[in-house]
Amino acid sequence: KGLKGREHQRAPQIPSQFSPGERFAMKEALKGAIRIPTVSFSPENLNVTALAEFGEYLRTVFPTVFKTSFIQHEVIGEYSHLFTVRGSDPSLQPYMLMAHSDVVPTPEEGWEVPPFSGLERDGFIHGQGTLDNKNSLMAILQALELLLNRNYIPRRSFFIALGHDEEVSGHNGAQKISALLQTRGVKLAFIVDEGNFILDGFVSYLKKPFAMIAVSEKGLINLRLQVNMTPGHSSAPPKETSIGVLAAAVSRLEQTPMPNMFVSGPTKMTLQELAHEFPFPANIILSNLWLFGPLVSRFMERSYITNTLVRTTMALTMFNAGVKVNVIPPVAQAIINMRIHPAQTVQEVLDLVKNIVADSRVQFHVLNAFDPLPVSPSDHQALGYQLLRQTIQSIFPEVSTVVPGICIGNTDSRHYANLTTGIYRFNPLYLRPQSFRSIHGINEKISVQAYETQVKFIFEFIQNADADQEPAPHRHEL
Ligand SMILES: CCCCCCCC/C=C\CCCCCCCC(=O)N[C@@H](CCCCN)C(=O)O
Ligand SMILES: [Zn+2]
Ligand SMILES: [Zn+2]
Repeated sequence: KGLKGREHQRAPQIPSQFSPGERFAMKEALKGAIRIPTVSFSPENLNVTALAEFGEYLRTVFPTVFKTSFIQHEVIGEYSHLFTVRGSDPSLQPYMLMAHSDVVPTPEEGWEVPPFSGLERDGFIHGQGTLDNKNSLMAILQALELLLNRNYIPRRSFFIALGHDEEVSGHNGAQKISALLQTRGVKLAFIVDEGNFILDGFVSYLKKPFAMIAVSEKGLINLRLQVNMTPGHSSAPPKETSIGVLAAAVSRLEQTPMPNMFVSGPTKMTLQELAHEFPFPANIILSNLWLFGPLVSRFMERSYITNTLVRTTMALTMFNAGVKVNVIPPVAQAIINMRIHPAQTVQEVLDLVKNIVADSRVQFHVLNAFDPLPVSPSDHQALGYQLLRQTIQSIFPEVSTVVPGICIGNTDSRHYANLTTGIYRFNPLYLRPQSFRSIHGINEKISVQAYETQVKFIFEFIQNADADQEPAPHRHEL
């Protein structure tokens, strides 16, 4: 359904104000979720006991969600959850909110507090999953629970899809939910999943935080390189071993970055829309990328984080070889994890890798791969993007700029590309470089205030999505 005039703009009917008792209950609910160790080790090895316990836990903390007559709850792939919230106006196309319940394994050592303690200290809730991604999962259900307790009935239908194996592929969770919705003929107006944040301190010269909504997501190749050689006695070694040949090959790859794709990717759009936030002369340079594109693309390469936005990256993540100290190794294997820039494809990257290695003794085996996700619209007609922008402006009035960008990691939302062209990856939270490093690292934590704000954001977002027209005009149009 098309968007209508701005004069029909509807503000949220129910104010996002919560009582002290509700605020206490919401943080306690998140702590309880963190305490359940829903770790995904591999697609075959998930902590299923914890996942089952997590499902039961959701029922106890969000009783209204589970007993409301216009909400259907289904368990998919044994541990994922799909909620269908039926709105009062079937003419409005439904949307979907997403999150996941599993977390990556983490060492016990190095943490300020144990990773599954859910302890509150100095205004922060600590633990694995506080940013990735139990915060979103709990905040979505919490916001819905609070709305229902205020007798809210949505106009626009929506789905809540909560995967249980995002960290290891999403094949049993998101992929099955997507297949089920497809059999039901569902088409979605848009999806909101985890992904980018309100970024603070990632770009030098940029003193103010800005919100970056990911409109695309990098592709992936997990590539195994292997060299086989005849084993033998190490006292009479050949000139080269499988280890030496493979080490030289991966070293060539590390020394030869993939091409800089800045001029053809969505990051150009990100910087153009961000230009006015920069001081002189960077603002002029970024407003004239037709001229300064090559200069800016070189500048982006200088930090390892901004470098991810301009090219396909390669990380050598595993290396195995050798059987005994005095045996010439028969096999050497390395695994390279590649994140494909939206302007390239799996095939193009594989061809480049083979050309760089240029050694017929090295065999290549693609373990898994997919192309980058298409770029979702971010124009004035893009309902999902504009609703996010509108809600950001309401909840974070100090954030004056919202820009489209790319997500450097992968999300479960990629499994739903058959249901919508509008996939937006955004967490309504501030992220600083230090907290970025805690995701999949150690000492992950969220402030109680940030979590409350996330609940508030979703509480307003759900109401904003009931509008059938274009959200408020951008306050900072160029
Ligand atoms: C000019 C702007 C500078 C911006 C700098 C970008 C900062 C990046 C901010 C946030 C990125 C966080 C990415 C979070 C999503 C990652 C989700 C994730 O870890 N997914 C896994 C999935 C694994 C699936 C199994 N194959 C992954 O990608 O490894
Ligand atoms: Zn995640
Ligand atoms: Zn993750």
